[in-house]
Amino acid sequence: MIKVAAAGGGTGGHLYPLLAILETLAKRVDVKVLFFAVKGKIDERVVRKDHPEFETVSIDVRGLLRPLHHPKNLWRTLKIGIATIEVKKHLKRFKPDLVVLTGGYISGVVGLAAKDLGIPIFVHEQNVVPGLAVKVLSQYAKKVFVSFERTRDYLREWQDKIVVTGCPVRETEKEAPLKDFVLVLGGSLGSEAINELMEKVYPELQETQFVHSTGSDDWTERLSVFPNVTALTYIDPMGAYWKKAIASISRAGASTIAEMMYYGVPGILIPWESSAESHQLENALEAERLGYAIVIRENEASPRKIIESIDKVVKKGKIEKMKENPASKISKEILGEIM
Ligand SMILES: CC(=O)N[C@H]1[C@@H](OP(=O)(O)OP(=O)(O)OC[C@H]2O[C@@H](n3ccc(=O)[nH]c3=O)[C@H](O)[C@@H]2O)O[C@H](CO)[C@@H](O)[C@@H]1O
Repeated sequence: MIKVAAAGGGTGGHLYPLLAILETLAKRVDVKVLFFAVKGKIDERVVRKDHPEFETVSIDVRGLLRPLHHPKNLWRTLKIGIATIEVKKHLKRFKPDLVVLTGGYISGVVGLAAKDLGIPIFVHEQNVVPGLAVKVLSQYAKKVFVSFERTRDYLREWQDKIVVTGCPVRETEKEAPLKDFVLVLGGSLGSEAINELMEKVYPELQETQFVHSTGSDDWTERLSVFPNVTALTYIDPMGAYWKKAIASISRAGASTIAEMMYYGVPGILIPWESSAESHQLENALEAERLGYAIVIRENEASPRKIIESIDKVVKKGKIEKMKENPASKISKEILGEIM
């Protein structure tokens, strides 16, 4: 049996790849998990629901605001200090064999505590451009798993530890009750901008079927008036729908792109350009370069442009599904290091 402490949350984009790794590890060996969730965020809710067997501890932290000298960061830094003491207490008691971290501020807290206690650290970065937590933790990690070859350019000092694996995707046996539709989604929090654009697209494309994850009950009601649209406030598990989709329209969060690539669904990406260091734009451009996507910049995203691009991606057709889930590569690497 191995004991694993894990953190990576605040958004679905960090959480789902982490769950994919833990679920794959559990298929290979007996695993006991201590999960550090961000209080009040998606990780708390999803982990308690999907993995009641994990020991889940909620930690009250928020990320540092940019620019880093933002006045509110003084208070946030103090909270990070308190959280670190709490995390250390749990780690000392649980005595994990390793820590798996997938980014976000909670990873930073858990990673630095684990480093002080000499616990082996494994990190995964989902995006092309690494976030602050992964940049800091790479120096202490045993291995740094990355989704894209290009990420090496941002972590030059740690080349020997980097393994390009791709971004883990959660598996599901479930199947959506529909088929041959265009899947529309924001990130794990939905996207007002995409909802507004698509509301203008739907009446123009009555022959095309859409499934739209709206992010709110109000939007679900508003978009349900279109006969060609199945509007859902949140889709769970998303894999059930990716399997049956012919194309997608979304933001350019790393997990959404990972799922497009894993399930072989070509798509339109409208990156959220205010994301830290424009990382969504970099993700989107990489997905386009790899042949999975058409990128529409926010300032050019009109209903007309989307309609033209839907036609192109649908005509392109499905791409071959990935043979091996990156989660499986990562599990093998981790077990190879510690067993
Ligand atoms: C707003 C924000 O900070 N976004 C970041 C966040 O991910 P954010 O959660 O916004 O976006 P991602 O695309 O990475 O992940 C979304 C995840 O939510 C799932 N989903 C979505 C809708 C739904 O109804 N059901 C469902 O399960 C998707 O299948 C996917 O697994 O972390 C990512 C990884 O570091 C970054 O690339 C994103 O830029």
